[in-house]
Amino acid sequence: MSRWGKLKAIAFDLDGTLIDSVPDLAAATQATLSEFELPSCTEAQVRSWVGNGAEMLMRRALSFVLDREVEQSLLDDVMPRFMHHYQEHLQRYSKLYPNVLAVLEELSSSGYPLAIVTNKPHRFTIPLLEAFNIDHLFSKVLGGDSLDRMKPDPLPLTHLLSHWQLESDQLLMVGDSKNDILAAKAAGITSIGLTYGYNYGEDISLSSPDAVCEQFSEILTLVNNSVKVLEQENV
Ligand SMILES: O=C(O)COP(=O)(O)O
Ligand SMILES: [Mg+2]
Repeated sequence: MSRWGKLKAIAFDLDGTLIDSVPDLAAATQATLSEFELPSCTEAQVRSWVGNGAEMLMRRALSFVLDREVEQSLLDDVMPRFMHHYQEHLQRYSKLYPNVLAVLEELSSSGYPLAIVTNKPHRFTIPLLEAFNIDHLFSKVLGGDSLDRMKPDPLPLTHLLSHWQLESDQLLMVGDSKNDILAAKAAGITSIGLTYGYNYGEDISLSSPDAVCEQFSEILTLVNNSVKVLEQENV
């Protein structure tokens, strides 16, 4: 049986995979820099800094505008203000990518348990899922601060495997960043890399996921074909 035929559950990354969240992350970053009377940054720069959670985003922003390594004490002062501004801007400009709702609904009604595995702090993840009315489709939601380590560490994915009592080849990770693919490989699970997300401006195929998709709806073709293969094998 191909690795696609063994899948029983699917984990999704959030930023750059389900939701184009950079416009609001950029607004919050710019509002924070302005409050500390620092030079600003562009949305395109923020797009290339997303991927390792909120604190790393602000660390990269501060390091760029100050042109030096950032001391932890400055970051500790700035982070509460970033968290405040992002809370205000969570969903002002962010959008679901095309076909996300329909594809998630179809996968869920086909019986796949679905999870979110994001590096975004958990306190922002749930309200964002609720705001786009997709929260009910996920039976498990892991934020970047839900466990001791975030992607690219495999911990959130190995946690899911034991939570759902699955073998590693039964879980699929869908994401836009090399962190998603590295975590999937380290956990021994199948991965799909999406080309339209953030990934620090790098081509996701350089991380060698098991498949690369240009659009979210292509996931359905891969997973559905595996269902057909299974049905044929059972005849
Ligand atoms: O918050 C981030 O930096 C990235 O979040 P993601 O893991 O959902 O892409
Ligand atoms: Mg992402």
